[in-house]
This record gives sequence, structure tokens and C-alpha cells, in this order.
Amino acid sequence: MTNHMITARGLTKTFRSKGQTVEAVRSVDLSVGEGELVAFLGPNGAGKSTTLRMLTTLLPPTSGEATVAGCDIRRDPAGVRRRIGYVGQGNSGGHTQRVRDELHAQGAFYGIGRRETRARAAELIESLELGQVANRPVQQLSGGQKRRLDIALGLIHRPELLFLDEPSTGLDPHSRANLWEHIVDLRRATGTTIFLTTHYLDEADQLAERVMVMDHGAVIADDTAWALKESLAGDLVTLSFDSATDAAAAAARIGGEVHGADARVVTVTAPGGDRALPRYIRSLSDAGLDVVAATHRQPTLDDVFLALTGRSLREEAAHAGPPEAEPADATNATDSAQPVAV
Ligand SMILES: Nc1ncnc2c1ncn2[C@@H]1O[C@H](COP(=O)(O)OP(=O)(O)OP(=O)(O)O)[C@@H](O)[C@H]1O
Repeated sequence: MTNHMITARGLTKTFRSKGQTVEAVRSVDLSVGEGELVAFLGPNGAGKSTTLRMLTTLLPPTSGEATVAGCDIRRDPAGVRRRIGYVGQGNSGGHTQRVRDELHAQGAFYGIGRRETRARAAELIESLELGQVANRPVQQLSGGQKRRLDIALGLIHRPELLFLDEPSTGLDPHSRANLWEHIVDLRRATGTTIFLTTHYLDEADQLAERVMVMDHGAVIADDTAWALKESLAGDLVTLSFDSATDAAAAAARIGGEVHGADARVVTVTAPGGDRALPRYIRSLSDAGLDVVAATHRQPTLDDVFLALTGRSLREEAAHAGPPEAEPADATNATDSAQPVAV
């Protein structure tokens, strides 16, 4: 890894409310290199946003330390804020101001000169494809356009590092894909380091260069999606049998687990499942056990999470309910795409 854009050691946040203590973030160590695109993944309440809010100086840590874009979050929060962009879970909706004016106001907030702000706003309007709506009031934009505006607002001062808290939550699949294209293009063009949280396993898998998995306030995995899948899960081989007796005998022979309502399905995790599958079939046939159907599939990040925690992230997300059609309004002014007063 080259220079570090983020390093955190023992970062901890404990909330106390109504006599209860919540250990939201427990002694997190992490490092992000210059130019990386890192996804922070985990179920609801895992502590992702709290970590982001500490790194962006919106929340003081209970203990631990972190350096962000070369500045210490405790000793030089203003320095951190000058160098980073932060797009929270709130959105830019509800504003009667026009898109272009919103960007100009943001530039003025950062103390950027008028001419430079206008040029920068025009550049961002172009790169984030906001040209057609640049003169419309923000409240008239679609969810995807609003998120792109949020990102433009977060980038007006050319930050070295951009934090995005669930940038695609609430968007339909098409808008999500479009937003991601913009994020990836931007990163390619500017080399900006991007650290984002997401609930979408497929997004993290396909687009992030590194995935950090968080659960119960701790980072439980940190690697490329490929390495995580390769090392933790292996390929998932599924074999079906005519009877539960055969399935049980097969499971015992190959070290698999019996599944299914009628206990006739065996799954086993094997590196290189495409090559392992014929071997299993041959070995079971030698033992007089006929496989009636067989599949193998590459593991997903959900399999990784399952292997690490015994729980499925996908199921937890489903229990948490579908995302809102539009992201909720910011409950806290500092959570919106607006910059924090420095
Ligand atoms: N201001 C607060 N006061 C008390 N508890 C809090 C506060 N903010 C967060 N928490 C708690 O800290 C834990 C971590 O919350 P956090 O928002 O960081 O999780 P998350 O991983 O970002 O979840 P989500 O994916 O739902 O946004 C949760 O149990 C949450 O209820």
C-alpha cells in the first residue's frame, strides 16, 4: 500500500442514553491507502455510520485515535474537514434553491473564489450528468439525481478523500447502477480516495477494491472481495439424492451438511467447486450413492458473512424491510451533504 489516507487505532464509541450503554464501535483498527475505493459492509446497527462519523469529525470518539488525510481527528478536526468530502445518509431534498446555485453556495461556504466555484460547479454538473436539471429546484430532482447532486456537493472543494454513507440506498436498480458508474468514473479521473458504506453485497463485491466487514461494532474481515470469498467460503457444491438415507450417507462420506425440507440435499464447501463436483459424484457412485442433481456456485460475500457470524446478511437486510423509495430527510443538519462548519 502507498501512503495512508486513513489510519485508525482502537477507535471506540460508546453511547449512553436512558441509562443504557451501547458499544457502537469497539476498538476498530483500519487503514485505507491513497486512491483506494473501500466498501464498509455490515448489517443494520453494526457501527458503520458511527465509524464514519468519527472519521469525519462529526462525533468525538470515546477512545482511540485516527488520522484522516494527514490530520489527527482530535487535534486538527478543521484540517480533516477541509480535506475531505462527506455525503451522509440524509439528502439534499426539500430545497427550493436551484441545483447550480446550491453548488455555488457550497463553494462559497468553503471559501472558494466566485470564478473558481462557477468553473468547478460546471465541471461537476457535467461529470455527474446534472446538466439537464442544473436550473431546476433541488426538490424537483429524482432520487438518483439528488444523490448525484449530493456527491457533487461533497466534491466541490476537490477533497482528497470522499466519505459516502450508503450512497445508493433507496434507489432503484437502474439509478444505483448509474450512480456507481459515476462514482467509479470520478475515481478513475481524479484518483480521489473513496470510503463508503453499503448494504448491497453485490455492489461491494463488484465495485470496491477492498471490503471491510463490520459486525457488532468490530471489523471482522478486511480484504479484497475475491480473497474473502476464496479464503473463507470456497465454492458451494449442492448434491441432491432420492432419499434422506442416501443424503445422510453422502454427507458422512464427503463431510457435507444435509439440508432441505425432506433432508435430501447435501451441501459442501470445496475450493474449485467445478473440479470438485465430478470427484464427489464419482466417489459417491463408488459407494453406491446416486446423485440425482448437482450444482456448484461461486461463493458470495453473504456466504463469507455467514461463515464468519453464522448469520446471513441478506436475511437480516430482508428482515429490516425494503429501503425507502426516497432517502429520508436528514434528521440532523450535519448529516446532510452540507459541509460541517469549520
Ligand atoms: N446517538 C446515538 N445514541 C445512542 N445509540 C446510538 C446513537 N447512534 C447510533 N447508536 C447505536 O449504535 C449502534 C451502531 O449504529 P450505526 O448507525 O453506526 O450502525 P450502522 O452499521 O451504520 O447501521 P445502518 O446500516 O442501519 O445505518 C446501533 O446500535 C445504534 O442504535
